[in-house]
Amino acid sequence: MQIRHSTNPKDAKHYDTTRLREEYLIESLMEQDKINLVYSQIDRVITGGAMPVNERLSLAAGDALRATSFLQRRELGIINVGGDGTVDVGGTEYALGKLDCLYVSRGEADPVFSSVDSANPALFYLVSTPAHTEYPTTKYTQQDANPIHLGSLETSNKRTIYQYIHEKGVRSCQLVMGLTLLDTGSVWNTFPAHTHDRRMEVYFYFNLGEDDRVMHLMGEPHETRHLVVKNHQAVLSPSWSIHSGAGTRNYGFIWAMAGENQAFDDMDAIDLNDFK
Ligand SMILES: O=C[C@H](O)[C@@H](O)CC(=O)C(=O)O
Ligand SMILES: [Zn+2]
Repeated sequence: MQIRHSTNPKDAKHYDTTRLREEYLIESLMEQDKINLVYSQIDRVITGGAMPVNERLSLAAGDALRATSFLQRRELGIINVGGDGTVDVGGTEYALGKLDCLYVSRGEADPVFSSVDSANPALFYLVSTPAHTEYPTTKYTQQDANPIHLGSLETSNKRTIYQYIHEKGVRSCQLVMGLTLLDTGSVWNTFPAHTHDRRMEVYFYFNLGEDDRVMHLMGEPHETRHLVVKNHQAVLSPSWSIHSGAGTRNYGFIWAMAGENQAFDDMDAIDLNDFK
């Protein structure tokens, strides 16, 4: 498990491209028959990917957590962005197709990931946060989520937000998680941009081709920077940073938040006159 520290906007504005990518971009999540995990000290969020092809992969606590199991003090959100797969939690098998989600409660046994067809492997994207109590382990699908339609084709940002783990969906201690799908011809996400000082956020981009890129915007609203992001890469966004972007085509992204509150609408929209 890679460990990353928190950063300060006064320092971050001096970072060059390499340093920005080291701190905020997670380049490699999905690797054959591996679980890759990044522990960020920003709200202690763990971001990961599990890609079982020929093996079953177990999510173990490892040395960094000093815990008896991964979920001893944590909760976990899983969304599959690949082929059909299963997650075994304490002997119960959950079948997860593309864009299906599983919330796993604090206190559960180490989840075990597998693919149904090694020629079309599952790609499990993982976000875990510290948890103070237990909420039921629950499967949730895109059909279960209440779609929120935003943007327009004229402004190249027509998209639908699907909220999975949140106050009116699957309940959790602090994790808020879901995904956004852009319509064909729309490339902009989360514009006008916002911050939410009470929560950090992680974005994970998917449905991009090999030669596509997203220009992800980050930084304080008056001091923006960009990261060039590929398919299946994630970006850590501290509370002080915007998180927005434009792609070379339409795409999807999974967003996940952790922190002080779970109120999805508790955002501060950026006044475009202050946006630099
Ligand atoms: O705080 C909320 C998150 O940034 C995302 O849900 C925004 C988003 O998916 C979008 O505008 O498309
Ligand atoms: Zn946000």
